[in-house]
Amino acid sequence: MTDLPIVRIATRESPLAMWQARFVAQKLTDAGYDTRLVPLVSGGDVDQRPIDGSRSVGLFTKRIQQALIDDEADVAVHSLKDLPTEPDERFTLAAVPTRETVSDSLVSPQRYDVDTLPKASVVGTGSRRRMAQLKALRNDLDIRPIRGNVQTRLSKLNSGEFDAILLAEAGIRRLEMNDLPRQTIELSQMLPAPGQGALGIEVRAGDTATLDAVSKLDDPNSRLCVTAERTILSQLHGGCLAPIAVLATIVDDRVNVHARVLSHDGRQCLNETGELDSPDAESTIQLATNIANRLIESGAREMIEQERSSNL
Ligand SMILES: NCc1[nH]cc(CCC(=O)O)c1CC(=O)O
Repeated sequence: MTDLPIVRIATRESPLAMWQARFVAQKLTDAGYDTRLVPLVSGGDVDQRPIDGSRSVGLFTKRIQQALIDDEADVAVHSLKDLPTEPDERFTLAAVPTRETVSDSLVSPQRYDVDTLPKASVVGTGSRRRMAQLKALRNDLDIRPIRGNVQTRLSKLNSGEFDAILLAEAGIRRLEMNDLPRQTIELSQMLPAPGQGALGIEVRAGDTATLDAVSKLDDPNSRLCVTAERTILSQLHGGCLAPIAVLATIVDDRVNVHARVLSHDGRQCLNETGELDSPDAESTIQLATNIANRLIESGAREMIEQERSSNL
């Protein structure tokens, strides 16, 4: 028997989501809490149709949040890049744990990198951001949509349907697929999605007991970086599907932010950067806002709107 209540952790059933939930459970166990996993099926995992704008927002995260509202669970574990930026007063982002690597990887049996992929190779990605950046680098490639969780995508690669696929390196590492033949793509060639490689852990607003437990998992630098990235995404009215790439990093108490907006064919590409010493939440949000405003002045919102209405 224990005086502390059991912390119930909601998760999707995909292997990556289960890994993330177990990771949080282990950290809470280390801190002396009893935990229980509450696995849930979400629309995003079952639906194999190509993602379009109308069904996309919160596809992966809403079902898990619902479990908090229904008091089936106390903690929602999300991949932060899948969590919509619109604030929701019913929840508190209690922790952003130390971020995994932010890079994307090109997965192929031949370990091709972006430059050695044979001409006209068929490359699978479900992300407009990856598609647009790859097109900008290699206009000859045949980039096609691919859906499903990491395992499903790899089976489509192995069956020969694709010559290569793009995946977040963070997911590959979490799933301990260290032998997967791949090349990490240079960040100068491909910037990640806002929040890529980071987890976001939500609790019910006002649930101070769970907040106390989960906030121990927060890494202030990781939180600051994803705050900058998500601020830019939110101010561009991007949503999770827009071809927007942002990376914030902190080195020696200096934050560096690089944001990129592309057309889907990669022909138009806007870049803005900024840096700041001794960043705190307020000054970092201001820096991100300035970068977003410069992108907007260069026509970013019109580009994003055009991409939203275009069929790929
Ligand atoms: N959209 C699915 C998703 N959400 C988070 C990750 C990877 C892990 C991460 O970025 O935190 C993935 C798979 C992928 O993009 O390859």
